Amino acid sequence: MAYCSSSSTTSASPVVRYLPSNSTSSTTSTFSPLPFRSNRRRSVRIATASLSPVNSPSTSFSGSQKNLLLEVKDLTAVIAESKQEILKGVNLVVYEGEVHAIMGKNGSGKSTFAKVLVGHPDYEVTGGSILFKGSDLLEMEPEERSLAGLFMSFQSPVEIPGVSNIDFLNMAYNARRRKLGLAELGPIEFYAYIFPKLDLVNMKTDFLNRNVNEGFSGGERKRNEILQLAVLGAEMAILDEIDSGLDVDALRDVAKAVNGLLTPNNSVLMITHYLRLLEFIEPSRIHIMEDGKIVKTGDISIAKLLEEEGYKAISTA
Ligand SMILES: Nc1ncnc2c1ncn2[C@@H]1O[C@H](COP(=O)(O)OP(=O)(O)OP(=O)(O)O)[C@@H](O)[C@H]1O
Repeated sequence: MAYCSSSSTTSASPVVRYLPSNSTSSTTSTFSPLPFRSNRRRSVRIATASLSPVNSPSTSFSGSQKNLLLEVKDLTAVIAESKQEILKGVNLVVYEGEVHAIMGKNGSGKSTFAKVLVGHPDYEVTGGSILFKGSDLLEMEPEERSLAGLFMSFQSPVEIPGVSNIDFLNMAYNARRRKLGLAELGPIEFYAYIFPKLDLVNMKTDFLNRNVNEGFSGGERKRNEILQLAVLGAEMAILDEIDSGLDVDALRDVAKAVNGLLTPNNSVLMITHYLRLLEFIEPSRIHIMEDGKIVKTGDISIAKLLEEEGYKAISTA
């Protein structure tokens, strides 16, 4: 087996160079599975992590059976560099067990919204609030958001040269286990854990020893993102155009894998342009984003109308 566990990885490993160097997090784990560095410098409190793959109890804070996972109120955000406003008052509520889809014309702000949720440093939040499992998400560093159970599959997953897929996943998974006070998995235990998940996304074992996304085709990258989700688990998975670049069989595999990961305690927020994904992963709600705001919410009929008549049929402009 050509990989090593996190406990045997030294500070000279390529993975460690990938860590946010300016993190002020109080967590003992500094490993971040996120493909960007945080530019925030303050100490923050950390939400309780709760991840289905490691069988931790789900966090209940509402007292009702269906817990509120995400509540976004009047969220506004600008591009950090130019201060151009992209999000202009987003409102969204997601409960456990729900699948939400966001659709909208190119450039309407969908990916920006997703990236703001995970704390991407390209954007600055200028107003509004985001509660995730009752905690203020905006008070958390990106890696803390991830440890708290937020996962994002990026539209263009990044390559990590010099880091094998299995090392990367082993380290990320162990960081989560440490956060939950669980024992880390060594290489053999981790291999046993990950092996069945390859089947879930129909991926060959060779991909485990290849460097993260290096030389992967578009479809392979997307499958790899879902493998990461299957390994790490999440209470909310944000999937940005997971269907783009997938052939029909790959789309079916990826959708089946996502459906297989859905439980009554987690949720999916997916961004897509196409009805075909929504036919495989059935959404509870579909939202239309226009000029940085959610302007319409409805059921699958919205996506069908879009497919038949285009955005002119539902535009508010
Ligand atoms: N880092 C950035 N620098 C400059 N402009 C940006 C940046 N991020 C977003 N934008 C701009 O903000 C607008 C919204 O972009 P975003 O990627 O959120 O749109 P989208 O709805 O996801 O589009 P698509 O459907 O094409 O993926 C676009 O005009 C985009 O060019």
